[in-house]
Amino acid sequence: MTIAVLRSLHAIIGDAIDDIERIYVAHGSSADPQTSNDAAKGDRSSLFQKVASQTASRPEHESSTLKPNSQAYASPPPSPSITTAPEYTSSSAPTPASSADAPRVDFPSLDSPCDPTSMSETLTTHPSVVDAIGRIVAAAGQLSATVQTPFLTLCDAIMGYHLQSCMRLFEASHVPEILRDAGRSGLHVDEISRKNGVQASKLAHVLRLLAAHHILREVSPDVFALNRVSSMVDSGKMFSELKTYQDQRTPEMKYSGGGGIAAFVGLCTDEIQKASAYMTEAYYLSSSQDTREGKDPAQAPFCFAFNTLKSRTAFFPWGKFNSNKFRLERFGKAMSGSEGWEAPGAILNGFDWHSLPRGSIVVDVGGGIGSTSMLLATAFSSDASKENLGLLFVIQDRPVVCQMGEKAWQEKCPELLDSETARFQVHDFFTPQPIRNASVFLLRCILHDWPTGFARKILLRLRQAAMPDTKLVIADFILPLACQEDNTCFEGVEGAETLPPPAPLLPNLGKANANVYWMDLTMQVMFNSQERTLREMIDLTSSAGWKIVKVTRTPGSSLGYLIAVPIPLPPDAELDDEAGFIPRDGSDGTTESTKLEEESGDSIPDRAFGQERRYREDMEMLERASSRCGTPTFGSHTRLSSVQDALARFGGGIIRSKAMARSYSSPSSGSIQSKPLAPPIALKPALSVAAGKKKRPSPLSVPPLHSSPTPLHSPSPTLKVGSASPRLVESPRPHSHVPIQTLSAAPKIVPRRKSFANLRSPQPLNSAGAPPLPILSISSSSSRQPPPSPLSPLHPEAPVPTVPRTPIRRRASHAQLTLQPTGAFAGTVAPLPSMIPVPVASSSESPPKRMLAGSPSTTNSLRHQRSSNTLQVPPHVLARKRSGTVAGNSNFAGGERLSGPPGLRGHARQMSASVSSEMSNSRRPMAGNGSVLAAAARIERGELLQRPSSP
Ligand SMILES: C[S@@+](CC[C@H](N)C(=O)[O-])C[C@H]1O[C@@H](n2cnc3c(N)ncnc32)[C@H](O)[C@@H]1O
Repeated sequence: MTIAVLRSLHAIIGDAIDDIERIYVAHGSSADPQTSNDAAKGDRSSLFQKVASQTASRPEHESSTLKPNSQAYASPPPSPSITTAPEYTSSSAPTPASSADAPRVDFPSLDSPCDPTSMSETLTTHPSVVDAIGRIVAAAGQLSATVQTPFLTLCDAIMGYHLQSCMRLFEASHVPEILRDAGRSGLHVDEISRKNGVQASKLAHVLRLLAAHHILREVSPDVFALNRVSSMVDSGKMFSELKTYQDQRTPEMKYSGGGGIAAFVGLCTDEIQKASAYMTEAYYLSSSQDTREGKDPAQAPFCFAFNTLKSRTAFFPWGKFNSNKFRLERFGKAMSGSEGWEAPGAILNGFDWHSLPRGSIVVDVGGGIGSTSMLLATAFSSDASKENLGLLFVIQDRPVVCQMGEKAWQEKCPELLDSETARFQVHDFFTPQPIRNASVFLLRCILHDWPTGFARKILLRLRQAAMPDTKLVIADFILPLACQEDNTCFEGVEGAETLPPPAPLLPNLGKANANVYWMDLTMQVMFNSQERTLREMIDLTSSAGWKIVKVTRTPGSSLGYLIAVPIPLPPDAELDDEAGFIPRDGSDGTTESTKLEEESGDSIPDRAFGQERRYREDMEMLERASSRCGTPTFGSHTRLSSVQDALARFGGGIIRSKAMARSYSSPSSGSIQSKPLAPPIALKPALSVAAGKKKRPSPLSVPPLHSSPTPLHSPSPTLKVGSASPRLVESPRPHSHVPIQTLSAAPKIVPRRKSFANLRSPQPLNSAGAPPLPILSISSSSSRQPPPSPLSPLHPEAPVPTVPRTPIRRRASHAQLTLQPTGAFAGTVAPLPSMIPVPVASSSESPPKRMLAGSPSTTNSLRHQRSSNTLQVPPHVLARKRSGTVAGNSNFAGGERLSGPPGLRGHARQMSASVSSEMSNSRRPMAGNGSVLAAAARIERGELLQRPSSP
């Protein structure tokens, strides 16, 4: 049976290759120079029409029986290719068996750098090719998962993080630019190392891992070249330019004028990867129910990873700090690098714009700088347009974004503003919607930015302002289920049913659709927001008085378009016109911030959980979350041109400048009836963070180029001190726990923590010109203590502590712990201060007990002594931390001799180290000799892992 499945998958791949070949042959056999021209100019639609007509004119039997001609391709051999000449030319390719069948345009080779303007690449976006690629990727993924040894598939899943880490080093140390200069013959790793300063022996292994994943090509031993994938990471800058940026301490310039994909690689492999690593801490182990439920952007896994939980700083307010300038700038550029998720112009088909009466008003809510509206207005409202529907557009956003948008429109299409076809309006979408006669409210890439409570508020505001025939158009990713949908849930939703792919493919096409799931989790770990399934969208909209009636998907676009119409408001939807929606159902009004405050050591001024408190919390959360205003997110068409733009767009929250509000919100067209804006939410005054106060240089601000002769380490951020400029005003975001401070004297520079995350090498080069080995001692001062992890030992037999609750200090991250070259912790691990009881679920063996989250540990050290094939774990296992450090009072003693093939021994050691860590965490005396295998068996039986229940 399984063999039959494999054969079916194989056949699916074969058919899909035939389909692709058909398109390429149809094009290749065309001698129509116009077609080539169209493709060269990127005019896909006209190219595709021609190709479609050519394939259509082919007799059915001929096209369906077209056999792939493996000899016909003027392309390099399949990757990895280490035997052929480095320069691939058609002359070195096999001679086509029949020139009539030979496509002149081949599918792009994996082994050559990507040329997006080439005909070959252009054809990959042909709808039939897109479809066939999806089937191939889905079937190949399923095939490989079916045949691969389960343990090895598991290893891919659990050690895949190395791939991201290697990608980060690859991008950050400018290997793509170095290799681009080297051409297709590649460059020896020693040469790469000489340029970027990364130790050659390390780099070779990193690059080889990428080559093994088809991201690079190892042309000959230790010689690497870019391929179709890695060439995408090339910022387009000369390596010498990058060095100059480095020397000038403006590394973010790497991403200016392009480089969006390089920025995207940097963002994903740095902030997002680290945030993702803390998902379990946030969603499972946190003692705060709110945090576990993930309702507040300021309690997202990101905040755990970057230590912003205590200050309740979500990603964007954090990014505004000068020390994070590089990352903020990179984020902005990364967004333009992720635009490829949306097929250009997909919005034109997302809704039947022709169904609207002439003069209809389209309100682009949170419309950014109006890219989508500009497209629609140009298509349907400009005099030049063939189908002028006379639509009017109002683009609503924050003041600074409206300002930017108006500037952009003045430059690109001033006539649309002059004719009042379109206008910008300052509006906070959590407050009452001023346009009451809209035909369409458009929400593009808005709801996925917000946790469900917030998203509902946005929808309720629109519902409140809707006319009976108003349509709501939501453009967002729609997450497919991995199983067959029960289509009965979608009765009355046109287009909800999708044709299942050919069996035995997964209904969601598995790997081929991985991107939407990556995106979903990215939104979750960074912002506590999410992408949604169609069911979730239906639930969300109906909870706010909207019914989804239609779904449109555009081929080649990951976004779906949902059309909704107004229905009666649910009884629990109460809207406060002054201050936004306050939920009465207790779902997110009754926050557990008390717990959070305790956890983070903040004082609790008012423990009362009354209405007033709920209101205040709601407003504070809204305010924190709203610093995401001006945020272009993945797949969005908002571009940032500079860090100034980024700061302007990311900063400021929803505090409305009165002047701005006046200048933008006054109705300029009689045809658009707009009520005066509701008074702004009363937010706290902007915060000025005094210079020198807990200031940390950016971990990423100046990546090192070790060959650079200039100093590599910026001592500290530039601080403006003194009477003339007493403040370094970095963040206008108010915060209840951070007082406004003015610096009148020289600032006390708080030494920055060392971090692996740091791309800027603090160490001088040694005499050999190479950076020294990393050395770190963990300070024993209380301010440098590695704080306790929420990963608490969960042994059911441990005694219930009676010690008072004290605030838990923040946890150290991997990023903060560096090992001495000896591999031992040098320095003192301070006692863990927390004694917060953590409940554990009952098991059949033991009744539920409340456990210690940490233990008052003594000064300890961990030593892994390794000799060949031998792992020795010391008798005292000391301070518990996350992986990489071990803690607890394990009775484990003695080493476990590992056997097995040499290749597996290192791996086995790692496994046994983590097993011993588990054992240590359990602080349970091990039976017998405490062997690793015994511990592993107990873990497997679930004896050592207890799931904490909700407090
Ligand atoms: C991801 S962008 C989407 C922009 C645009 N809709 C698009 O598809 O390109 C999110 C937009 O929401 C805006 N925004 C965030 N919070 C807002 C608020 N409270 N009121 C109005 N707009 C807001 C941001 O300024 C930003 O332009």
